[in-house]
Amino acid sequence: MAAHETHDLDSLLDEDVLRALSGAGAFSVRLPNELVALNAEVLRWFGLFDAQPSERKQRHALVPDGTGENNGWHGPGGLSAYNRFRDGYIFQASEPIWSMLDGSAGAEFAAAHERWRAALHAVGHALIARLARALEVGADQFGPGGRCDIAAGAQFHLKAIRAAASELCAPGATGATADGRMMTLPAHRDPSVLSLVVATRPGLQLLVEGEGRYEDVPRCGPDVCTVIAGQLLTKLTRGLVRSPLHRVVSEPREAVCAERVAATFFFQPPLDAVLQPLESPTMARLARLADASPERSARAHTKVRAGGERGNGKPFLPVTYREWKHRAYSGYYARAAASAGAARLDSA
Ligand SMILES: O=C(O)CCC(=O)C(=O)O
Ligand SMILES: [Fe+2]
Repeated sequence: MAAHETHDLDSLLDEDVLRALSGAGAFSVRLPNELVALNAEVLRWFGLFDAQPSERKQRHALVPDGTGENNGWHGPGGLSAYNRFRDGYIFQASEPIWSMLDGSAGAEFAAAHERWRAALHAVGHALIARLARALEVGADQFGPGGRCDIAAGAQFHLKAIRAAASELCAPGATGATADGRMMTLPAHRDPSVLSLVVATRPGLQLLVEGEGRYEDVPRCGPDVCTVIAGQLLTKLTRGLVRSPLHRVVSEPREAVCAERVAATFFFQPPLDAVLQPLESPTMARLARLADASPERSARAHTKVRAGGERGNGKPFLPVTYREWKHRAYSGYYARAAASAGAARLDSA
């Protein structure tokens, strides 16, 4: 299995993106100074929001409506089981960011997040354009205003992971890793085209396929961003791109595990985009390569990967993103609807 690569965003080549995403399914990029500054700024705003008492945060609570498209804050355990140890806020690509702090700070909070979101959308567009060029499948479809514009249905999450050590280590607690750390975000694949993660502390791990073990993503901080391929990209490329299983682990300290903040962008197309496998002579050549030399080809893994046409034998027929999302999120919808019901009962 290919090792996790780290590149400079400015000098990343089309082939680098193809190699990394069809190998490990993820890689990290060192960011230019202006992006580092925007990350640091938005993490500082998150800290200011986060430091408020939870009654204040509650005023900005999201109201789940079952569509999976939410804006606003949720407390620990909100929305889905994935948030057992996480709280923070979510915004959709097309929605204005709320002024979530009192006074003039509210407007600055919103403006800083909007600048940051625009800059990260540009990074997502640049990355998918590189992959599309390497596959010769036409980059414009994924770009701004394209029929499969990956920022059109995007959302970002800014969330803190924290847990009392007593809860992590309670008798019967599941999720201890071999080295004594605890799983604070269970293993999953992202239901996105691409995801970008900026995290303040280590803890993100990727499954090393074929070896059954997880490996730490080597770098974190506002100067680096981890790029993870999502299940949609695996589908669109018929399994040439891998969407790796990943999780987050935390070290229990004396009383609480060290708090970790992560900003995650999930890039997703517009709801009415028709998704179908990408076709090109290059795609066909790479597929033949993968099929012909499973042991030697770096892309041999694609044959056994879940989620692609090669992976599970199920053809990926044209489908709208709306339909795909509905299926992918169905379990999530049920949990979101249940928590919405509870919130309404509480406030009645
Ligand atoms: O917190 C992280 O590093 C990753 C978060 C993640 O994988 C997710 O929210 O899907
Ligand atoms: Fe994820």
